Amino acid sequence: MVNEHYDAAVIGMGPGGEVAASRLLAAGKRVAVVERELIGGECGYWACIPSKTLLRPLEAAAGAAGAAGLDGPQPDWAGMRAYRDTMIRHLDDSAQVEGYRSQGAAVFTGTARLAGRDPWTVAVDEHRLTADHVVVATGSSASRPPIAGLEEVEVWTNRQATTVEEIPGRAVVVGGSAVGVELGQFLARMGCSVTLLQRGPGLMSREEPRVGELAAEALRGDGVDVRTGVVPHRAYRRGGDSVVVLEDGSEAVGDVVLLATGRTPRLEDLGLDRVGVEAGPAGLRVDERCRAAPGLWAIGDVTGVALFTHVAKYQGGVVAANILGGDRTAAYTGVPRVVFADPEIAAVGLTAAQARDRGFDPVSAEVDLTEGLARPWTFATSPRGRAGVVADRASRRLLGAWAVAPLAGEWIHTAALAVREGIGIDRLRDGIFQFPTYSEGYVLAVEALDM
Ligand SMILES: Cc1cc2nc3c(=O)[nH]c(=O)nc-3n(C[C@H](O)[C@H](O)[C@H](O)COP(=O)(O)OP(=O)(O)OC[C@H]3O[C@@H](n4cnc5c(N)ncnc54)[C@H](O)[C@@H]3O)c2cc1C
Ligand SMILES: NC(=O)c1ccc[n+]([C@@H]2O[C@H](COP(=O)([O-])OP(=O)(O)OC[C@H]3O[C@@H](n4cnc5c(N)ncnc54)[C@H](O)[C@@H]3O)[C@@H](O)[C@H]2O)c1
Repeated sequence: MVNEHYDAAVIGMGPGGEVAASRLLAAGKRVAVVERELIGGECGYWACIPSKTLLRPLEAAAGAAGAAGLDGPQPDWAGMRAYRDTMIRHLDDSAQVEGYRSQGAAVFTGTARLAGRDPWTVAVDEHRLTADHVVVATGSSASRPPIAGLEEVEVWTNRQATTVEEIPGRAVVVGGSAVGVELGQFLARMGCSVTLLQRGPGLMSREEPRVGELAAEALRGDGVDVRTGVVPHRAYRRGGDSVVVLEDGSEAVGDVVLLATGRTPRLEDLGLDRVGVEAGPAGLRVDERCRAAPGLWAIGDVTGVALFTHVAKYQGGVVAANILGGDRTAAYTGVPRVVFADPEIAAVGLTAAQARDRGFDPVSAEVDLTEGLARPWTFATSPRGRAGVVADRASRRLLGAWAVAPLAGEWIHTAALAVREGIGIDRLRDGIFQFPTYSEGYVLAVEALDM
């Protein structure tokens, strides 16, 4: 039994927990970190890193096939898989554990539970530790949609999909936003026959409807059977088949059913009720300083604020600054949202409908980048790419932007900066962008606004 006191205990060492712990350690604080699986979290082993690693060679192969005078290279699954395994460290975090120990952290392996407050007490198996501050950074798990009989069929989440050894012949993907689009495209490009079932009217349900249309067009181009406006209702096994029955009675058949229907905050093992802290349906509620209760902080997916690694890392920085005596508030305007499909799908800020709901008078414009720019034509022989902007008529400020185009995940940051900093449309119209780049598309889009 260990019973030690720390300045801070960090529960969950995904990207959010890692930033908080590292900054506190660098400032000389006594820090305990608790991780029950692998330091690096979902992102490092089963989410961002393997998915981007697996998508990249397929994007490069398609890019080479579309560039003038190149014979497209063929993806080599054994090579892709081996590099994916390197990138996910063969699911081994011993170097990370040693790294944190060498920085002075006490590293506990196990599930942490809040066992008391005043002082905050954290239990990990037989260990009890107390701390002035506790940072909850426990992330999220794949949600299970209410489909009767799911337990009968071969169900995958992001975990099985990103660590896949043999590509299945057929997959039914349930859910058509970030996870469904990225992993659906990956499987399809690897030769799997993919049926994607999306409940709402379009893909990418939180983005402009146009973005969803373009995402569906891209997936259909890869042979995905995209079915929108459907409700998966029941699942059953028929021989080796995993069958999903829709509310209209039609069926989708696969070897596996991949769940891509959102995330559930990991709160169940924390014992929040024992310490009198209540969580909401989206996660552990925090104030603008990421504080859940005096001395209790929360960051990343478990807060439900915005489920991205960059947001978890940002919040980790905010919390560390506050624990170190600062008074830092988090601001979420202008957070970029990128889906690493081919072409990349990137967005920032508000959609026109969201802007209207918030009382703005939105003006939108969409441009075909292949019509007004040179870069798409120097990039590929059959180029594609579209971008859109939303501005507020009264303040003449940019409220949001999106692009479905090569490298959009890089050049969306110009718009992200403009939205975050409130740069006016007239300033943007006066901008000078490198020729020939996709970034010039902003000038086109902003000029196309009727204001
Ligand atoms: C397929 C997929 C692809 C994605 N791609 C991207 C991307 O490209 N870019 C992006 O920004 N975001 C991406 N995301 C989202 C991203 O993975 C998450 O936003 C990010 O991992 C959140 O980080 P976190 O630190 O909050 O939690 P996590 O990464 O989930 O880490 C939480 C950690 O806490 C540990 N833990 C949980 N409970 C306890 C406990 N009681 N005791 C001890 N330890 C505990 C867990 O084991 C885990 O290691 C993707 C998600 C998925 C599913
Ligand atoms: N590149 C990235 O940054 C990246 C990549 C993957 C995931 N993520 C993050 O991870 C989180 C989870 O992503 P996600 O795509 O799983 O969830 P999501 O919540 O973004 O989308 C889930 C989708 O599934 C649909 N859906 C829900 N229930 C359904 C049902 N029963 N049948 C059919 N469709 C259903 C919803 O309409 C929605 O479009 C997101 O917040 C996302 O930001 C980020």
